[in-house]
Amino acid sequence: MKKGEILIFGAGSVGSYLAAKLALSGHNINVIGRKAEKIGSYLYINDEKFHFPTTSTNINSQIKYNYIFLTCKIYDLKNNLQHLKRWSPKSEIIILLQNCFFDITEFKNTYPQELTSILVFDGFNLTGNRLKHTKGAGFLLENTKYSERLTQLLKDSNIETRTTDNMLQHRAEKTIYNCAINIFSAIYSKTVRELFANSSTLERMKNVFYESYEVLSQEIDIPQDKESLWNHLIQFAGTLNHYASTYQDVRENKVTEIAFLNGFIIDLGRKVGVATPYNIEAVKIFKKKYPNFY
Ligand SMILES: NC(=O)C1=CN([C@@H]2O[C@H](COP(=O)(O)OP(=O)(O)OC[C@H]3O[C@@H](n4cnc5c(N)ncnc54)[C@H](OP(=O)(O)O)[C@@H]3O)[C@@H](O)[C@H]2O)C=CC1
Ligand SMILES: CC(C)(CO)C(=O)C(=O)O
Repeated sequence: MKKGEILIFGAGSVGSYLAAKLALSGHNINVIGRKAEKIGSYLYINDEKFHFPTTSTNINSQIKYNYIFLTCKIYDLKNNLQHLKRWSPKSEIIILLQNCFFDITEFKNTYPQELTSILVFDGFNLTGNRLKHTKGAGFLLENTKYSERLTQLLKDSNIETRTTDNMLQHRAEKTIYNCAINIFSAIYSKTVRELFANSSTLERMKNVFYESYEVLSQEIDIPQDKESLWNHLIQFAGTLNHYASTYQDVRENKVTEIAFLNGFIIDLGRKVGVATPYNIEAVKIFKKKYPNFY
């Protein structure tokens, strides 16, 4: 494949993985990210040593990027897109990797660059220059005119992907998964596997899961019923030895995405007339334990 210019913008746990892997196939990789800045020349992914590309603090507006991976948290997304619009208007494709339920057509109408998105079903946890990668259900790409190129780009770096014609539906399902997992990983300081192995946390997760399903299915057509979707979650995440990104955030004294997950479900529930007592209770416990990180 022709070597390209790639920017990983907002690099932390997920972004540093992409940066190190994409660098393997000889592309020019630029990295911007406060966590990535601390990595240095080598990143160890599950103890395997990878060269880590140089990081910078600003976008180089002289470069025409072929791909920009925007790997920041959802709450930084708008600002970072504005920044890209100002400093890198010539870039070809911007790829959004955020969790949470949002419709990227909102951004598509506002930003001049082509946007697409990828959903991440693996777990990543960066500490210093060590990254723990826990395999789940991999990377899911939106099927667009770019997906073939993107699939090849990632495949050349040994990252296997799948594609979907219905990203919004999968985004809704992933939001339901994250509502059931992330908040409890932070509340109980447990890995996903530990949450599933404990009957009382399992019950709480299932209640939040079903409730979030009831709310989101008012907005989006979700073909699977909630029982099958729950079984699917158990299949891909039941044994994940991974602290959810939300737990990683509270450990680092950082704001989490809970307002865009369970908080979003509570607000949408009000709008569509579906009660959300389990999400409300979970958020209450979360806020009590972490008053500054909602
Ligand atoms: N980690 C995981 O296992 C998974 C994460 N995801 C999703 O992927 C997305 C990214 O998650 P994750 O990698 O964990 O997040 P991280 O917080 O680890 O990484 C994002 C990094 O971007 C930095 N950043 C944001 N904007 C800028 C900027 N303008 N300039 C410099 N640095 C910037 C942040 O800085 P600072 O640290 O100061 O905030 C942070 O270091 C989230 O939406 C998450 O839900 C999805 C699946 C799995
Ligand atoms: C739980 C997990 C790994 C599911 O992919 C996730 O999305 C996260 O940690 O935020």
